[in-house]
Amino acid sequence: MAAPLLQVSNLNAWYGESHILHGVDMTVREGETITILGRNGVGKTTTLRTIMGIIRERKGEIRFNGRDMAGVPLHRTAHVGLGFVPEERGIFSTLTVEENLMLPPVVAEGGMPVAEIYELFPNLYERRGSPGTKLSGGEQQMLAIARILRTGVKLLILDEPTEGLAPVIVQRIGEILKTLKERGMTVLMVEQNFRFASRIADRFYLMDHGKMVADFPVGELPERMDTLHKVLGV
Ligand SMILES: Nc1ncnc2c1ncn2[C@@H]1O[C@H](COP(=O)(O)OP(=O)(O)OP(=O)(O)O)[C@@H](O)[C@H]1O
Repeated sequence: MAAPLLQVSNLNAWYGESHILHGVDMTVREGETITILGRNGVGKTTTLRTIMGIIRERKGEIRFNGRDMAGVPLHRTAHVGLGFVPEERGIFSTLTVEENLMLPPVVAEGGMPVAEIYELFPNLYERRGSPGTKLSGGEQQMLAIARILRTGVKLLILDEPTEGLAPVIVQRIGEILKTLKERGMTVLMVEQNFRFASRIADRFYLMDHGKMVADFPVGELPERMDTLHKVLGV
């Protein structure tokens, strides 16, 4: 089995007085694609934001690539190898596609060269001179993923990558994530689109009330459906 790239142990997190994460345990191994499932408000986004160091009120341990993240300030998380695509995507509307693409600094060798990125995302190549405001939701999501690939990070963290996108775009994003997986990228994502997630994830974490309540490989999905219906209410 591949070595753990990310190991989260007994993670607790707070927004002011609100205690949101209640002891999250999770392991992501090199090369895996992991999906966190759970109802609205159970703490999925908070888990990602705490791993990224955006939420500082936390207890417990986050180890990435063997390193304790406790002492790593927010502005260094990318340099350590963590890349985050937030739900709101963060595309700068006044910059062009290419300027957005080139914005994050390269933090490690092994990032995807721009020519390869444009091969993988031909629509971004076509629109490289367009301002961010002119992009569709799907193009913004692709650009948000693309610019992280350039930086050479080892773990790609995605918050609801398919939210609000048309089925054909969702399918395209699925193909891109599969290609990245074949190239050895490790992916951790939160995703409400269960059908999409079940096509690309190797393993799932099921979250409820601020902690992980189940963890299973994609092959066990059929026998886990009862639990999923109960916890997800679908
Ligand atoms: N900035 C904030 N300040 C205070 N409470 C917050 C903040 N952001 C989220 N919360 C609360 O934290 C809890 C967990 O939210 P979180 O966004 O992590 O859930 P989620 O599982 O990702 O659900 P969703 O899919 O709705 O985003 C919710 O009760 C939410 O209201």
